[in-house]
Amino acid sequence: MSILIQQATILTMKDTDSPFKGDIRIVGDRIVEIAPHIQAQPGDDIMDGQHKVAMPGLINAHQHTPMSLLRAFSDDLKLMDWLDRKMLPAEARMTPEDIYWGAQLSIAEMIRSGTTAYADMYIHMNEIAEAVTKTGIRASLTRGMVFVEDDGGRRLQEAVDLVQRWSGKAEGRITTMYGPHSPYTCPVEPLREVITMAEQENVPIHIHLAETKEEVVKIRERYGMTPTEYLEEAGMFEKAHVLLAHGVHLNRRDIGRLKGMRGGVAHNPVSNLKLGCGIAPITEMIAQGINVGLGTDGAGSATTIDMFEEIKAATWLQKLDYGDPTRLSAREVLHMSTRGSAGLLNLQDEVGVLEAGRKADLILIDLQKPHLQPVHELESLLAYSVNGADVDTTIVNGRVLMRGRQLLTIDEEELFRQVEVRAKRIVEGI
Ligand SMILES: CSC[C@H]1O[C@@H](n2cnc3c(O)ncnc32)[C@H](O)[C@@H]1O
Ligand SMILES: [Zn+2]
Repeated sequence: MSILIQQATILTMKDTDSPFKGDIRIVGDRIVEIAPHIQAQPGDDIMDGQHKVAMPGLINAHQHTPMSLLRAFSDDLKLMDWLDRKMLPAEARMTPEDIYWGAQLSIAEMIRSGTTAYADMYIHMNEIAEAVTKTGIRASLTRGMVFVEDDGGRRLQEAVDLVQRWSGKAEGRITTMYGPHSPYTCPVEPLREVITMAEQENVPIHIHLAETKEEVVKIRERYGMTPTEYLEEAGMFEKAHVLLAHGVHLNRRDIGRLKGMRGGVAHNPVSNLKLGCGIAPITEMIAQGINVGLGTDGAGSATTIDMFEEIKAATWLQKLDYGDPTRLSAREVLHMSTRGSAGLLNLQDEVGVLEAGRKADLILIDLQKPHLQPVHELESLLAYSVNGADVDTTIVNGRVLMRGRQLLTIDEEELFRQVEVRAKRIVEGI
């Protein structure tokens, strides 16, 4: 299997590269050559890249995919009301099959809008792994663990099972993490146990952190420290690669505690805006050398999971918050959504950059649209004007998942039929 993309405008996302016209050759699951002109070989699947941009696929660093079944079901509530009164009761009704179809719905939306890899934290992870296997996307999967109720042991066992059964599966597209849900749902004993497992098995951790002011107050009342100090005291940053979702309410000293950590922070601006959580100080984190990536959170809060919407929200919020339009430039926010997120998923050596030897995870964006002409600064156009519907082609691991906006691994008619019935049943009466 080989693909030759001809005469695209290529944005590699390497530090030193500017966009240039050229060809990309893919053999198997990897990019083998990028050059101004590459000779076609017999059997090449030729793709016309004229008037298109080729760039690394976007990486959604924080998701709860089956929550697409709860899209636009319950909005305009505070986070804890939304979670406790609406999401948790609905989730309690979800069957493993619901999870499978909900995950596929999110994955279809992600492939359509140019996301090639993502990080998921949810329940019934075997079904999500099956959906990932079938659809062809790349994913880091986490069994979310809440330890405030009974039976934390079962959750922990499911987390271990996920890691053992699925790491490296689906042609290597699936990786796994341990997922203690948040400081407010994980008392110190199970938290330390998970950190020890993560260290011993070299498995990363995915956790929510400091999403709301209420969380900060709760953790101070319980433990006399900030949520970030709580995780640091438990040894998390020193012992594991950690994907921290949100990081909205971090003070200067908290940011200092994250310096030198492996992993970093997944910024989810649309979810934070919609739930009224606040604006994460991501430009201060970046200035301190902390890796920051971009995510959407679940469609239950973000409503859409188009990463191009997140890109716009992320950069505009920093400019607004600091009254400074130089904050979080187009290039910086594109870096966050590709290389930054790749680092959070611990895939920094494999994806996030177009380069010979790397995995072939890339997208083609069609520029022949009124809102994408003329092309002065390509990176500005990508950050501020492109939206998910402009993505023409999505390739993951060298396999074409969408071409000319046709999904090739998902039967959307069947998907929509399944989703309609299941979503109605799940929310009835809640
Ligand atoms: C136990 S699996 C993950 C768990 O997280 C919930 N969730 C979704 N969005 C958020 C958010 O913004 N903050 C905290 N928790 C969230 C989801 O409903 C699942 O129950
Ligand atoms: Zn979340």
